Amino acid sequence: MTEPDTIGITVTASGAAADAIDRHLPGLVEAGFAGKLFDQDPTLWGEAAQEEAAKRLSWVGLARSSRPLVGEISALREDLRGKGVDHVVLCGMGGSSLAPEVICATAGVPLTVLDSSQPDMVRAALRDRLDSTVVVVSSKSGSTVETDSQRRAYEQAFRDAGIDPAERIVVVTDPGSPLDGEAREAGYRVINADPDVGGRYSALTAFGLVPSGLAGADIERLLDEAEAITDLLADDDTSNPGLRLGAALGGTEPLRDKIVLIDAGTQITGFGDWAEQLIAESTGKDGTGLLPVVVGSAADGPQTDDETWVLLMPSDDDESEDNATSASSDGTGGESTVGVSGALGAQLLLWEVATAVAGRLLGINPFDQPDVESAKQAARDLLGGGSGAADEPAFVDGDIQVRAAGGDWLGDASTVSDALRRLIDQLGPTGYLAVMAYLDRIADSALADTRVPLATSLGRPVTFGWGPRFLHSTGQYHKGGRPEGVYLQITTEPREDLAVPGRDFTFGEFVSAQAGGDAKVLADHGRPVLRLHLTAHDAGLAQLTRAISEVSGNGAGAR
Ligand SMILES: O=P(O)(O)OC[C@H]1O[C@](O)(CO)[C@@H](O)[C@@H]1O
Repeated sequence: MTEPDTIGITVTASGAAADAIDRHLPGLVEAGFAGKLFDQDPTLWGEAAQEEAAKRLSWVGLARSSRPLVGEISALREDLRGKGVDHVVLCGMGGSSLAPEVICATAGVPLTVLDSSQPDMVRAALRDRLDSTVVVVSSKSGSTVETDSQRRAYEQAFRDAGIDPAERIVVVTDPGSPLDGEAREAGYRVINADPDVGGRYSALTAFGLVPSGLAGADIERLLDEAEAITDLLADDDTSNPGLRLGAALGGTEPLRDKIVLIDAGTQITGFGDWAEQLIAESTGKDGTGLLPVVVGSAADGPQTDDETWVLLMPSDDDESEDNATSASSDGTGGESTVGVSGALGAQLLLWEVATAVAGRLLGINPFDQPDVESAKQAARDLLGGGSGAADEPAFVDGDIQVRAAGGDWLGDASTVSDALRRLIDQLGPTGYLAVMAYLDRIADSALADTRVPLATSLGRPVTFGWGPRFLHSTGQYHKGGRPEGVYLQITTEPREDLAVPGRDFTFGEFVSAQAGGDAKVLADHGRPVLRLHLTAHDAGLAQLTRAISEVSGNGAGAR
């Protein structure tokens, strides 16, 4: 068992974040929040949240209750490796895939995460080492269409290659879900997860542990790290790092609702994407919430007065307070800075507690995601033949069709650059730009590099999300949080479309419906959405990259 002092958890703060801790910590301690949370008291977030919270709090005890999975997963891994099956693919969305991604990246073990419906990305995954592949299909609800479609595609690919899918598919789902029944009928290996844990709090359930353990991560150590901090997090004391972090995030006044997460330079790789979903989907609702902006380094974003900067620190760094302070005083961190260090297993639990605390301070239910469903429904309507937001392009410029939704703001723009400038003109003084790219996040990864010049030029926060992945993360905030975002949606004609076996739509039709559905819901909320569709992938992407660099390079739209 890893001892607490080797976990190295510290939470330090300066500026508005430190003030928030001073303001809220005594009240949280006096209310016995931590003890009640670990006793799974569902009343902590008010009456409206009580019913949901009553079936969502088992995560507090997972460091202990998940122990039996370790042996089971290890035996399965050995069995598969004995058969030459050593390439692990994870099909799943949001809370069913983001934890294994950070766990495996931190452990330095390869895991292929397929969390997309973009046909080129799905086809690329299907072509990769099928002979030695085991596919973990993870879905709590057992009804997420992306995951169901990915499973169908792998089943078909295995059959086409003469491989019995039952030998290569492992299903993780809640007991009694539609997938649970179907998978058992098909003879698949099924591992049920604890149903009293929500998707984004499920890092230490079978959802986090099965793919990570099969890929070779040390999941026992992960549980040790979480167990080592459990008592500290359950303690109603001002030193409780979960209470401190939660107060720093959710208790600033006025609320600093943009949380800039800087996760580079620690032993944890890719933590930001996991924390982004936990925070955005848990808090972004009822017109409030916290929008995480994941950036590589402290130099990668403008500093504004409505941000708190959260820096992940190396866990063995006992100078972390100085680091946090210097990040503030050298002008890179603003006047609200938090430094967090600790081993990954401990941090997973720490941030879950902090999110529960922030939810209480924000007065929202941190366990539901009401606005994700609206986009899913709009996508279903479109697949069923309904009409979306701005079906007809306003104009075509080279290899890009341009559509505008959510108001009459495009004016007489006739080029992609003009349209981008018009969108940026819609930004208010506290607004943000969200880039939402429904492309292949591996093959097209360079597009994400446009985030930094855009943010620098705009002087406002810019988030970058890959569709449909972000729909299960910041997607909740964009629709449910403060209505001040402007949205750049990028879609592409696939190089080659792919049928979803057994369904009457293709992956291309599905991803297009997802983008159209989300644009429609954002537009219905009165938010401006610029939709750029690449009619030829390579040429369109090159044209788009030039246009973004033109707009950011000359500072157009800067305020
Ligand atoms: O595990 P499931 O049920 O497939 O859901 C995947 C993700 O979709 C959401 O339900 C909604 O976005 C997330 O909360 C969840 O993590």
